[in-house]
Amino acid sequence: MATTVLQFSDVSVVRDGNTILDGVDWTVDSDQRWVVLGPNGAGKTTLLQIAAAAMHPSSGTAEILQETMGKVDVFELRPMIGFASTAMARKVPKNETVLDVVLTAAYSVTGRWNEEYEDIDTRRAQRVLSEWKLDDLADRRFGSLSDGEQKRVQIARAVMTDPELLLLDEPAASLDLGAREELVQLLGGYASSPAAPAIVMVTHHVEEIPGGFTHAMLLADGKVVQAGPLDETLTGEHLSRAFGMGITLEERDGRFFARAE
Ligand SMILES: Nc1ncnc2c1ncn2[C@@H]1O[C@H](COP(=O)(O)OP(=O)(O)OP(=O)(O)O)[C@@H](O)[C@H]1O
Repeated sequence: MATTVLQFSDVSVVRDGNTILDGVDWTVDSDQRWVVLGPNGAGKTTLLQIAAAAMHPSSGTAEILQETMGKVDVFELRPMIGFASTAMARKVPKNETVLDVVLTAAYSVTGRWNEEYEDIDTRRAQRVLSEWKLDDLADRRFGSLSDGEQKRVQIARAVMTDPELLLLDEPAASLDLGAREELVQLLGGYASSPAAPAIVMVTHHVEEIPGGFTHAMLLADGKVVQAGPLDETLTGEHLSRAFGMGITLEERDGRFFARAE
């Protein structure tokens, strides 16, 4: 049975007098995979930061995995949340091997130090590497990988701990067409599995929405423009409102394509 993994009630974030998120109400269940879209500066990354228990709302309540932010030790919560972002990738030592980048997730650290790894962790890391088509790269240095390979390693690291909630901040940003399509396919396969956790993915492009995604939130100026099941939410009309320009949306074989009217 599905459980609620995120419950935001009237969440606002104010920084330096700027309202970055403004009265966001949002519920994410364990069997849902969400895409969050919106113009630059809409507040998407800030929304993910709260979902990751990395930031507190200025007002309102954020319940994450049924614990209320402000009333829970975030260090207990964070191991249950997988988070892949460019900011996380920057913390990974460039000379770390791919296997170690993924393996160290089991201990919530970046950079291998003196941890003793159990065989079971190593076996799981190898299985995760295989799922994300990285088995041939296990011994390569993270810094020597292509952008596309590095993105897959970030996601493999994020799923290594078998999280209850997976957060992806622009996983396909900066990828070439081939690498993007490979990632979208892998993500689609992962998202379609009933065993996958709840997923929230921030992206700038509807073309990057993988199959298996069920819900969408459109955010603009810190406010929810529209949110709900993907087929009802992702429409030309709603995208036009979120981006402040006429946008035509096409759907083909479960993938989306958008252009200005
Ligand atoms: N600590 C801060 N202090 C002041 N303003 C901030 C702070 N953090 C973010 N902002 C501002 O809040 C707004 C939302 O930022 P956020 O990164 O969440 O948006 P975004 O939708 O992810 O944007 P993008 O698509 O460009 O990545 C931006 O205008 C940003 O400059």
